[in-house]
Amino acid sequence: MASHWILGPGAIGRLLAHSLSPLAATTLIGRRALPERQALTTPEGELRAQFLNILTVAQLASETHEPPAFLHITTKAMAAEAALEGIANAIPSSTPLVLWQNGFLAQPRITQTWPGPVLCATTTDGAYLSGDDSVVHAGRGHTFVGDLNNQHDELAEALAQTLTQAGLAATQVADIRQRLWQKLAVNAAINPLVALHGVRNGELRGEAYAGRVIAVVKEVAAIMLAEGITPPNIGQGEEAWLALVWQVVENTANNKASMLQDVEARRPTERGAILGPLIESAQRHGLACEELRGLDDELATLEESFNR
Ligand SMILES: NC(=O)C1=CN([C@@H]2O[C@H](COP(=O)(O)OP(=O)(O)OC[C@H]3O[C@@H](n4cnc5c(N)ncnc54)[C@H](OP(=O)(O)O)[C@@H]3O)[C@@H](O)[C@H]2O)C=CC1
Ligand SMILES: CC(C)(CO)C(=O)C(=O)O
Repeated sequence: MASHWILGPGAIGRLLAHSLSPLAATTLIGRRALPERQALTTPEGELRAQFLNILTVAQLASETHEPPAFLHITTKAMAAEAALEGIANAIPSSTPLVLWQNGFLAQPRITQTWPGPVLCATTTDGAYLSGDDSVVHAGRGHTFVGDLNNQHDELAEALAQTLTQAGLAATQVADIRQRLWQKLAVNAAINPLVALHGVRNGELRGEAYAGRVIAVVKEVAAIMLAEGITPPNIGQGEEAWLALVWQVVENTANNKASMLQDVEARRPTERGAILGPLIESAQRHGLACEELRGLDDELATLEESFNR
């Protein structure tokens, strides 16, 4: 079975390591040492512990290791390029990468610069860290895998089969760009507002926020049209995007969105990967983006205050 390196031992990285380790040689790589005995709480509440093979970036640089069949990058979007650069000397530049980031920042940049195949994975599985030695798999979802130029369908299919065998249901797709932008659209309508106001997703339905959700979706829908991205469900245009956003708000009403978790932990958010591509696209197509820019500015100001 093909070997896997996972760069970024956070929630998704550890979920992957726990899932792949019983099937294949798997190494989890981080900036700092972590306990090798790691626990996973399943969505059904079962606690499973196993010894994972964990290395630091420094250890990787100082020893010789057989290169992996896949290098998964599971950092936040804004850290992906630097993380890859940090270990690039340890692997051949033909190594297939798998990018797990939300948004659309790391994917086009790394696809353009990395000589080997670059797969993108977008997942609705949910996970969060509960300590240096534990992760919670909060909810089962589905993962779609593909590459932006549709040149590596077989590789994506092989990976999707491995992930599925490992218990993370996955499918190879030929429209990964569509799927990444669809998720980005939903994230842009929900994450910045809940992060700025410190509320759970469901509160967006209330009078205080619903108008702003609608205004954001209006801008997002026009950008999606210009980018050739259609809503995933039946219907077209602004109404379909709005219906999708309200559906996700409903389904995740009790969630603390990832961006709110970052703000509460005073960490940089993924605003650059979510709002950034939308604002850049609006500018390129001469479209309105005052709402999106306003959210981005507010988040930037909030993030600056973390350093004071
Ligand atoms: N969690 C989830 O449920 C989901 C997450 N995603 C996406 O997956 C991506 C990862 O999210 P998540 O796992 O939650 O994030 P986390 O913040 O939990 O994990 C990110 C990890 O990357 C590590 N890291 C940062 N820089 C480097 C580096 N240079 N070298 C090695 N490791 C590094 C961090 O380590 P350190 O401790 O040193 O900072 C941290 O362990 C994000 O883009 C997110 O949007 C998508 C769907 C669901
Ligand atoms: C869909 C949503 C907003 C669910 O919380 C999400 O993906 C996130 O938190 O990043």
